[in-house]
Amino acid sequence: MVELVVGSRASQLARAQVKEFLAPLRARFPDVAFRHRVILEDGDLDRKSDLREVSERGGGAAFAGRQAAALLDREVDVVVHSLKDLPTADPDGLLLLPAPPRADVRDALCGAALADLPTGARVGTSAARRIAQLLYARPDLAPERIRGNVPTRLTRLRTLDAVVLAAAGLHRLGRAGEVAEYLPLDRFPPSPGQGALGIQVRADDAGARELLAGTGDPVTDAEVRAERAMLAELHGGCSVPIGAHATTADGILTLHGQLTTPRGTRQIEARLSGTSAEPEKLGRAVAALLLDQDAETLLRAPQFQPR
Ligand SMILES: NCc1[nH]cc(CCC(=O)O)c1CC(=O)O
Repeated sequence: MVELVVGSRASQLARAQVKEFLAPLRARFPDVAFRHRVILEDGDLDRKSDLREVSERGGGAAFAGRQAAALLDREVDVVVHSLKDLPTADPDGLLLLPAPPRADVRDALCGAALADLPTGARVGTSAARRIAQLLYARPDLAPERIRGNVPTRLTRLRTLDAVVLAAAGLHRLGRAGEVAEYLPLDRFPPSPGQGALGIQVRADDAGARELLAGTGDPVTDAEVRAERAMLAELHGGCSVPIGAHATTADGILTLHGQLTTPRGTRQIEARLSGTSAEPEKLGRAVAALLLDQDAETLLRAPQFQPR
């Protein structure tokens, strides 16, 4: 009997993503034994969260490094990540399969809608992009750093006026009912790759690649490749306030890129369409339009430290 061991982090969201990825595969390959193995990351073990903070600034190694090692050591055959948490460059010997169909790409405000938040309202989020976008829209707001997994962040609504979370995570955890407002994509483009799974395998594992060949969605894949190519071109890690959202209509890919200073004082945007056959080219072209608007200066702006 063929066996495929699927790795992921331990969170409820990671488990839900594995289920979502495996459901069609289990139906299609009843003779394959799909097993799930949890791989704890350094960031998961660290309860005081100092490491978590470092890793969020440094591009995610502390959240994906153990998964990569487990793949290379053949403890698992495939890892299911949140694509947006992965650096744009693949580790040596590993590659991403074409992305499966993605979930809702939007950010969601829980607790209250933006227009209903009182002056000076405290809004929880740790993402630099979300803080910058919120302050650009509402300079009066008081962003507060929140950490932990999605359910933990939602508990902060007891003391905060609102929290921002990815709609995809809320939906996957059955918490869509907590959403007060889906933030509009034209003003709040998400993190590159948001809502998509990152399916990582060993580059030389022909068996796994063959078994998983049908799991990608060409539309999602072209969109996230354009978004991530833009991010790579701007040398942005997850600590930089960069939003990117690609959509597809009639085989034409349109990419909206946005860059905001950390305190939300300035914002630049670019939008271009191109063939979905060359998503990276589109991503680089949108990055070039942002760089023409002095993106470099915005990228060098000092970090904002929320409370
Ligand atoms: N960085 C944490 C993270 N990574 C992926 C998701 C949700 C799923 C997704 O955006 O694809 C989240 C939580 C959030 O941003 O609210």
